[in-house]
Amino acid sequence: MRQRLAVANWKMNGHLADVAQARAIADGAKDMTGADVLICPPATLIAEVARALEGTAALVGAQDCHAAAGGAHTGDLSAAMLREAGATHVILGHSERRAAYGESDAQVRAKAEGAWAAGLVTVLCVGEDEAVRDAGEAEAFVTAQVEGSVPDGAGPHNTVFAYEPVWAVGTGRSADAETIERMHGAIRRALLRRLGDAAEAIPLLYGGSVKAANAEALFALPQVDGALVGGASLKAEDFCPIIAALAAAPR
Ligand SMILES: O=C[C@H](O)COP(=O)(O)O
Repeated sequence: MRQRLAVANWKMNGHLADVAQARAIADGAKDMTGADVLICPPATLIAEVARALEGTAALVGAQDCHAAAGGAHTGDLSAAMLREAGATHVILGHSERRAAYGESDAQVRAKAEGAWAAGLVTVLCVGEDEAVRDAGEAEAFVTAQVEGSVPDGAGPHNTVFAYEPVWAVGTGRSADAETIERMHGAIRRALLRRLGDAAEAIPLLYGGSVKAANAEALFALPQVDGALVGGASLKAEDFCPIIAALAAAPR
C-alpha cells in the first residue's frame, strides 16, 4: 500500500507569526489516520516549524536545496543544512523554479542525489505548460521529465512524485479527473520502466488548485496518493479539510 501524503507548499509566504498555523494544521490532523502531513515553509521558518510540531505526527520539509554538500555557493542551502534545521523532505523541480531559474532535469536529478546523501526524501515535481498540452505533447514531455529527473535507486523510501500541470498552478483551474488519471498512469509506467518493481510503491501526488471543494473527487481517483497544495495550505482552516478528505478516501 502506498503512503498517502498531503503536502503544504507555502512557497515565499510565511513569517514567524505563521508558525502557529503549522501547529494548528498538525493539531487539526491529529486524529486523521491514513494520511501523512508534510509542511514546507520558507527555509527561514524550518527550524521554528520543526520545534512547533514536536510531539505531533506532522513532518517539515524544504522547498529546494543545492546539489552540493557545501562550498562557495552564495545564497544557497545544502540538504544537510536543511536536515539539521529539522527537514525530512525537500521539494525539487517545482515548475516555479524550473521557470524562474531554468532548472533542468539534470540539475533536479543532481539535487535529488544530494538530498538523499543528507537523508532527505525528495518530492520531485513534473508537469507541462499550456503550450505543450495544446500541442498534444503533454505525456511525452512529462515522461521525459520523469526519466531525466529521477536518479537510479529511487524507491518509496526516498522519493515521492508530484504531477503539477503548470496551467493549473495558482489559477483556480484544476486538471480534470481524466487528465490526472491518464498522466499518473503514464508517470507510473515511466517509473516502472526506469526503476522496476521499486516504482510501484512510490507515491504520486497531484498539485494545481487543490482545495477543499475538489479534494474528495481528486482523492477518489485510484492513481492519486495525495496532493501538493499551495494557496490552500497556508491556513489550517483551508488545509485541514483537504487532509481529512485524503484520510477518508477509499483505498
Ligand atoms: O506546490 C504547489 C503547487 O504549485 C500548487 O499551488 P496551488 O495549490 O496554489 O495551485
